Amino acid sequence: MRNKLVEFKHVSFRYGDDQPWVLKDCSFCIYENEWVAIIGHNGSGKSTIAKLMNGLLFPQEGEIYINGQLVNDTSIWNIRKDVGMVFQNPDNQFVGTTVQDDVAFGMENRGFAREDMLKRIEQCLHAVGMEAYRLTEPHRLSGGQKQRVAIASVLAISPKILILDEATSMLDPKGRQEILSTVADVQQQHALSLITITHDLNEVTQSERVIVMNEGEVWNEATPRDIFKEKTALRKIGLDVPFVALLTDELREQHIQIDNEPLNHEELLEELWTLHSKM
Ligand SMILES: Nc1ncnc2c1ncn2[C@@H]1O[C@H](COP(=O)(O)OP(=O)(O)OP(=O)(O)O)[C@@H](O)[C@H]1O
Repeated sequence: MRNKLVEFKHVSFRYGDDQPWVLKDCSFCIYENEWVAIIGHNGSGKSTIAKLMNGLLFPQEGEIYINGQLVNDTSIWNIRKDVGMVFQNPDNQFVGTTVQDDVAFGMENRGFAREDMLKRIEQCLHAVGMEAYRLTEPHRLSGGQKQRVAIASVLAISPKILILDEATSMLDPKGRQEILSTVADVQQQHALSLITITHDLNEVTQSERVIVMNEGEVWNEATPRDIFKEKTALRKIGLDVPFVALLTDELREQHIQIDNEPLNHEELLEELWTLHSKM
């Protein structure tokens, strides 16, 4: 049985006593070393969930446990060692004048020894393929490179959970895929739980499990393959479905009997190839 790293128990949250509830009775778990995508229409409460996970916000009702510790005023400093976050806009995340200063910043705040810091800077920049840029000024980097450095800065403090909140949304498709591949490698190497909050369907299909939010409630949680079977229901709650899933349905309407649910072009081609070889 895998360790629960994140546990939401009947969590409800609103931004003020006179404000509407943004999260309503949400319960879910995220386990060690898994990649979970959180999706949902705009305003469904995804970023609020991320902020609750590292104690930037506290719920009015229910409880949140991170690595077994209840998130509250007294535990947040411990919690923040376990939860690293990377946001949408890389420009808002830089504090150092060089890439290596930036990676060092979080460690300096946590009192890491200098020797250890130098080793970690090297390891983390290497993990995201940015070791050649350690003396570069962050503003000279491309959007994708900035996000890599932001990920390295978070990795340097050895989190158990890495949250990417729309962290690839400002990048072009190639930049997005590069970051995702980097993050998937890093997740395996560091045995992290990875939580990606995203509108990008390609990103969702690469995760192991998906939590779908709708109007502040957990609407469903399942593998991407099972989630994207529910095409009509997903569209009803304002979510897109991958092109390959739609194409598969179109082909079925043309009496091409595809048995499985392909998630990407390669899988669809494989299905078609199998059908062709049976003819
Ligand atoms: N600081 C705030 N004060 C008041 N209301 C807020 C605040 N931040 C978010 N909200 C509201 O809470 C709701 C949920 O917002 P949240 O950012 O969690 O949604 P989201 O699913 O991440 O949306 P998006 O996909 O657009 O980023 C929205 O109605 C939003 O307007």
